[in-house]
Amino acid sequence: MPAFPATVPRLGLYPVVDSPEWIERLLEMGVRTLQLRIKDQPDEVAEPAIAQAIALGKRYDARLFINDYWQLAIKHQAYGVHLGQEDLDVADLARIHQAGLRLGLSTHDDAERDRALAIQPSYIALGHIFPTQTKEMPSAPQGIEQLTRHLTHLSHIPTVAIGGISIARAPEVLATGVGSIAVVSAITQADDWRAATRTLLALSGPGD
Ligand SMILES: Cc1ncc(COP(=O)(O)OP(=O)(O)O)c(N)n1
Ligand SMILES: Cc1ncsc1CCOP(=O)(O)O
Ligand SMILES: [Mg+2]
Repeated sequence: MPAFPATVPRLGLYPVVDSPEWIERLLEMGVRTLQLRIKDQPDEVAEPAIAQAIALGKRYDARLFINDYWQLAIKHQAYGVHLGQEDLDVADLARIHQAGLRLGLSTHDDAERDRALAIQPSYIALGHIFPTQTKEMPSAPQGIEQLTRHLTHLSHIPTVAIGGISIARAPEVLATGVGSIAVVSAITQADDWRAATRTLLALSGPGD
């Protein structure tokens, strides 16, 4: 299969949120890369939120990735889809490619990184970098050293770091040269999510 469509070289701040309400708030703040991550709902429950989020993404000309629900992402013509390694076993990559959607892939170690690279996705995510309360992870945090090592293999493809990235930790993650920081709790659990978003945008930029 040929490479998936390109995204920008640097995706910048990449909030991962669970509702179109969050998507709209963050778009209004100037965020340009986002993910709608709804977990474990039947398609008919998830579809209205997915359709609404995609419409918002288009209205703001933003890069909105849909997590997991690749068929609905195709149906509503999302900018892109994000898939994990388990999703790769069941998703129809050829259909996603044929529909012209960008593809982001999760990786947690060298083998997953190389499997992802062979698929020629639009970006590769590396995680989890630090301990996280947001998702149960079967593997250990990779840390800054592993992230730095992975990046030496990924100079030709956009990269995203995810997992436990707080405002305090963002500078050391960005210092590795990774093109984007994906965050959940640093924004959604912040006492002041507007201030947190502003600070994270100032640190990482909105992307290219
Ligand atoms: C940017 C980004 N990176 C990693 C993930 C995790 O995806 P996955 O491993 O499929 O786990 P779920 O998010 O589906 O629980 C992500 N969503 N986004
Ligand atoms: C979805 C996901 N995939 C790897 S870590 C993670 C959760 C990241 O959340 P937080 O930024 O709150 O640690
Ligand atoms: Mg997934």
